[in-house]
Amino acid sequence: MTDGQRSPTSDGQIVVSGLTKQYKNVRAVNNLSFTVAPGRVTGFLGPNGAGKTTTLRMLLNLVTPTAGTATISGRRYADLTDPLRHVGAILEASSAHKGRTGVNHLRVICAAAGLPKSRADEALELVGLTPAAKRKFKGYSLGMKQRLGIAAAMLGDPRVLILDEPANGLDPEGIRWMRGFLKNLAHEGRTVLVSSHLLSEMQLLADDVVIIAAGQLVRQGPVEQVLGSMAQGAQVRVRTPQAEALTTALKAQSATVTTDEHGVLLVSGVDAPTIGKAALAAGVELHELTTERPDLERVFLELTAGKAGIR
Ligand SMILES: Nc1ncnc2c1ncn2[C@@H]1O[C@H](COP(=O)(O)OP(=O)(O)OP(=O)(O)O)[C@@H](O)[C@H]1O
Repeated sequence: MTDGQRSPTSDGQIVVSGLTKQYKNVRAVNNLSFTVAPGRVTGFLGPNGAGKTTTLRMLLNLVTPTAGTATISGRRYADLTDPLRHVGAILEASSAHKGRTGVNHLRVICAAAGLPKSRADEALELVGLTPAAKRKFKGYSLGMKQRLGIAAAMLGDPRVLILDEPANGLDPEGIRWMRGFLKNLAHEGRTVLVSSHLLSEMQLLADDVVIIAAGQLVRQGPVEQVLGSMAQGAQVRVRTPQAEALTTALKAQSATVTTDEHGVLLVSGVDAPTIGKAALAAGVELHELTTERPDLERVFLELTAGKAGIR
């Protein structure tokens, strides 16, 4: 199939199907299936050793699967006619010849990939590195190296981006920049698949998540749906000097009430207005009433509990 004949429905879509990788003693990835849609940022999450990097490496034809397939726009990476123009990837912190300038590093890649060298300047501009274009790589900070890696991934103006831990080593400003940059790429209709350990960051960045543990799929879907599917649901934090009286009143309404180590009541099964009304009716004084939605970190820990990542 040529680019012109590509099926519009599969364009930019990543499909992982029954993917398995058996190393000598470890089944790093075990019958894994998921899809990644264009126009969205998808967070690829899992504890250490869950199989994320192995999966991404199989997607990019750097590791041969034991079984199953991984395709991008309906084709295996190895079968893409012009892979750099289709897929941009960063699998580890960017490395370059120490004495080479940022712009020359990118020009070397352009030359090898048959891309015009003007793309090097455009990609540097895209990641905000133009002021450092002529500085040598050895003088780059970790954050600048990460940006250079992204610039390299963007050289072919790819419609699919695959990034393994791109926020590693970035300071808060760098992380905020990365978030805006990746969201914008998705907004342009590109497919953005990002693995990360930074769950709070993923909650801000990702539209969808794919969560794996011990090489297997645990959950996939839109972030909101995954958060909403948790049995625990929202809980309300309540501080009161009359905890016992309020607990009795809430239990009468079938609420579940537990107490944390600071004596704060954690209430589920009823919402904040219901708790406020019950407190008023019981003559109980309230010092705090806060609804806490489950966050990705809590959900992740709950979903992956007992599925030790390190194998
Ligand atoms: N080349 C290899 N040979 C043998 N075992 C390997 C190889 N590569 C990975 N593994 C094992 O496969 C499992 C999955 O590793 P992988 O690096 O894919 O996990 P990960 O989710 O990316 O982890 P982390 O978050 O720690 O980077 C681990 O148990 C790892 O030790």
